[in-house]
Amino acid sequence: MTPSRNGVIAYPSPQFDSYARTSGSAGPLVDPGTIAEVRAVFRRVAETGLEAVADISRQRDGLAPGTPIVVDPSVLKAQAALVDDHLADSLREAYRAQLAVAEAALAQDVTVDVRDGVVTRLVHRPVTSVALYIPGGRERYPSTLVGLLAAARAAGVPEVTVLLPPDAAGLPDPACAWISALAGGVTTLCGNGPALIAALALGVDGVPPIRMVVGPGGPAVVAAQLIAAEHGLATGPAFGPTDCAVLAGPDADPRLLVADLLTESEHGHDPRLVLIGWGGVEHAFQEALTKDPEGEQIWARTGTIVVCTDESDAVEAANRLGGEQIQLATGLDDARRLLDRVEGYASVLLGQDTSISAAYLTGAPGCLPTGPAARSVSVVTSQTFRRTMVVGQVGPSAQSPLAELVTPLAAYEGFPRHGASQQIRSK
Ligand SMILES: NC(=O)c1ccc[n+]([C@@H]2O[C@H](COP(=O)([O-])OP(=O)(O)OC[C@H]3O[C@@H](n4cnc5c(N)ncnc54)[C@H](O)[C@@H]3O)[C@@H](O)[C@H]2O)c1
Ligand SMILES: N[C@H](CO)Cc1c[nH]c[nH+]1
Repeated sequence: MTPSRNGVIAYPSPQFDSYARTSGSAGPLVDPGTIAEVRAVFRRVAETGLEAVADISRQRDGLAPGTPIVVDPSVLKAQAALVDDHLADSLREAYRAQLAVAEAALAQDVTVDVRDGVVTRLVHRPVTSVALYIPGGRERYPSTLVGLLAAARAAGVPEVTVLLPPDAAGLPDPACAWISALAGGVTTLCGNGPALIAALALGVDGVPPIRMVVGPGGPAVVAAQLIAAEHGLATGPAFGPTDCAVLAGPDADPRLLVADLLTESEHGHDPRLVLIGWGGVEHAFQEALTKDPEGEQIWARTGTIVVCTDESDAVEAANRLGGEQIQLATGLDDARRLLDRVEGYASVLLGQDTSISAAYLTGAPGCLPTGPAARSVSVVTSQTFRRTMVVGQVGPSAQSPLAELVTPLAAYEGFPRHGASQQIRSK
């Protein structure tokens, strides 16, 4: 990260250029040491299968003695019963909202009459078995399970397996158990995150056969997903450290700026928090921050202010950074206007009235690519759990015209049998 006086950088400036190049998850997603440790986990799991998963899970994660990796439904039921009515109401409503968005996000099949006698279709089919990784080392994330489970269910995935590191009591997280029971028909594996992913990738005895694993995690879990891909398991986006930008001018409420910018400091490994402002908003923000001593310390560790001359420069600076999420901390009309110009973010929060935390209940997908990946990778939706298949159909009237057109192209590519297979159909 660029050294800057009090974490304040002007835009444009060489300091900003350097910050944009090096901040967030620019660079390798996982360090070589973590990759090596996780490869060792894969080796142990390859040697002794579920026994290794259980050993690592007990030693590293405090999995309760006698708890099998494949969680017994009676354990899940007992854990789910620990959820109180208030939390149950939140989880139910969060799942309903996620399901509504996930169902609406499903792409329609496409049928195109390309020419006389030729029909080409694109049809979407669910991946038949997926594992949803729910992080659980340092914090707990039932909201992540709510979103992923709703997406997989809306996609029509028949076999869903949930991967959970154990909670502080060495058992599956109660809220995750509750939401799994609500969705129904879910298998739960509880244990060390990387070891569970290794077991699926290596197809060890005792775990369900799985085609795809999706879910956010810290560096070791990201490493496990990268290694799993080497073994042919499909994976979702690889997530780096969380990041959060807020774009604000002089009219923004400084108390809300402090509240919103510090939200994402509560989880993740070295999150990048950045206020991109103009019109002197940085002074109001710094003043408000002095009223939150703990927040001041967090900001000193992880926060940066980018000072721009005007709104236009601020949008330009924001687009240079890109990343997981940005709040346009203006009135709604201005935010809507700015939205057309903002690019490179996985999630945009429109207006200062829209907090990051509201996403718990708005049905907004919460599994978001971070850092530079946000420029090219989509957020996880129900479409993530579907594959697109092409269906071709050629009827009698198209055979001769196609032969005439296929032959020269096949010949040019040096594949005469390609040409011949169409010619023999031509009358
Ligand atoms: N991008 C998103 O949409 C999103 C959503 C929710 C959470 N997150 C992120 O997910 C991350 C969760 O990280 P976390 O660490 O709390 O949970 P985690 O589940 O990713 O990691 C913990 C698991 O990995 C194991 N582990 C860690 N280091 C290991 C090693 N060297 N060898 C073997 N096992 C190892 C732990 O024992 C535990 O089982 C945070 O960065 C959070 O910000 C991102
Ligand atoms: N804000 C996160 C996306 O980085 C998702 C989340 C889950 N729990 C709390 N927050």
